[in-house]
Amino acid sequence: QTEDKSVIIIGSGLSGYAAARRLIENGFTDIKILEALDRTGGRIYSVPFSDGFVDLGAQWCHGQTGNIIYEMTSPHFAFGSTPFETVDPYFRFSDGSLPEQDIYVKLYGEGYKIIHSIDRVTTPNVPFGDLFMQKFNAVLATTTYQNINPEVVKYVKAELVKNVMGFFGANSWNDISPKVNNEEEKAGGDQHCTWKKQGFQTFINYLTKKSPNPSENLNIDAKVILNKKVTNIQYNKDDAAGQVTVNCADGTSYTATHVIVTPSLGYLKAHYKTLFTPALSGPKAVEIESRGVGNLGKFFMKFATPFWVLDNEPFLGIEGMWLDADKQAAIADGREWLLGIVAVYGVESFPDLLEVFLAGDYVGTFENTDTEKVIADITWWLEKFAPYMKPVPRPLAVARTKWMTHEFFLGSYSYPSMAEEQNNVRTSDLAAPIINIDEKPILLFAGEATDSKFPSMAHGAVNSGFRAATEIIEYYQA
Ligand SMILES: Cc1cc2nc3c(=O)[nH]c(=O)nc-3n(C[C@H](O)[C@H](O)[C@H](O)COP(=O)(O)OP(=O)(O)OC[C@H]3O[C@@H](n4cnc5c(N)ncnc54)[C@H](O)[C@@H]3O)c2cc1C
Repeated sequence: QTEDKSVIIIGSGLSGYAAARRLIENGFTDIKILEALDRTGGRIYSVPFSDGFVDLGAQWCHGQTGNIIYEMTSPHFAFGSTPFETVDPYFRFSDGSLPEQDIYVKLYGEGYKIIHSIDRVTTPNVPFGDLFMQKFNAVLATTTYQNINPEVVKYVKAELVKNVMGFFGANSWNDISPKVNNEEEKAGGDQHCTWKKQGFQTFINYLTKKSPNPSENLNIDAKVILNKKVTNIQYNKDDAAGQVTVNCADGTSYTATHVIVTPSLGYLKAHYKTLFTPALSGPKAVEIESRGVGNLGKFFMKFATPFWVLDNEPFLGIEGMWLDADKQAAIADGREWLLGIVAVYGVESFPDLLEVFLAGDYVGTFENTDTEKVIADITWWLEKFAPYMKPVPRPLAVARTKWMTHEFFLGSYSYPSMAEEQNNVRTSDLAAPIINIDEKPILLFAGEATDSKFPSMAHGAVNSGFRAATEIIEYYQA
């Protein structure tokens, strides 16, 4: 009797697709991918905009060497690059005044160096923000900065906090564990490779094909069943021959020998107590509770002309620094979600677009604000911080994100948290497969929040899918 090697993958994001690819390449044929949405890709979501595609989900390929996405794609595709390392943003105050850029750029650069050098090995159990401030204060005590205006320090620090939040999406930088810099890795090379006008969806093309040659298509899309919201996964560790049953909201159910679970950590936090029968327990449940989920928002605007460019200078973006009175005015006027803006950037390859970046709790308010008001409030923001742009024309088109309040994501991506430190749990606790009495992995876990090298990021999601598939493949090889 031949063994039943059937696999159900829950979720058609990068991790689900990567798992399917590795299984198909290893001779597995009975594979189903159940996807709750009416589209595939999950947090890869490239939408037609202007004369190309913009990304509502992942936008950059962070790193080149050691980044599976870059390595699989670069033989066939010439990436672009956003010049975060070479072009400085404009620092501007909310009353439209322009501070002396040099000192802001210099101190901001010192802060960034610290952000990348923070590690918890020498200072365990100190939150990211506190560690940062210890080191930042040490820099400020050096002769170079001893006469610096405290106002400059105050505003640069506020920008750095916003940027850390923008990177992690976290609501407070003291929720973040500094382990990110020594347990997780960073792929080498350019950290902001772009997909030019094509969008991150380009990568899914390469992930689902053996090569760019259409005859080598692995036909992974044919294995996806859309609009299948999984509501319960039933498994029995004590039944060696038993199958896992996956029940869906539409009343259908599916069975397979192995089930790979990929929904986001935000989704698992909200549903893990009822999604699994028996319920998940032990370090896996503690890790789901402990790891952080951040929030990011984006708002793309298309205009007829790039009125934000001054004297043909390269434009990276505007870091807006709130003066207290303006902050209070924004709150009193019902525009407080604008306080969640990290920066307003230009978009590489799209000279006609501006992109507003938001982080933290205000993302939820942004997502619940209607588009007309968002346009009006951003126009107010631009005219306040950058009066040289006045009058800001109405955008010809806009595109916006919804991740924090979306029922199948409930956040942008995971981040290392102080709660993980305190409870001594790791992404590997969520990743560990559940095996039955026969040592067979019956329930497997993939997704960015299960990767130990590059969690949070798209390439971590891909690696996690490969890892979960390999756990199944190796079981049959043993
Ligand atoms: C705004 C934003 C910006 C980002 N920027 C970057 C970036 O620039 N670079 C980078 O590397 N990464 C970035 N990321 C992170 C990156 O997008 C993710 O790490 C990666 O796409 C996650 O893939 P995944 O397979 O783990 O999860 P997902 O893509 O979330 O896939 C999980 C799938 O499961 C489905 N699902 C959920 N619940 C159910 C259910 N009950 N039943 C059936 N299906 C279900 C979901 O619909 C989804 O399709 C960003 C993410 C966001 C949101």
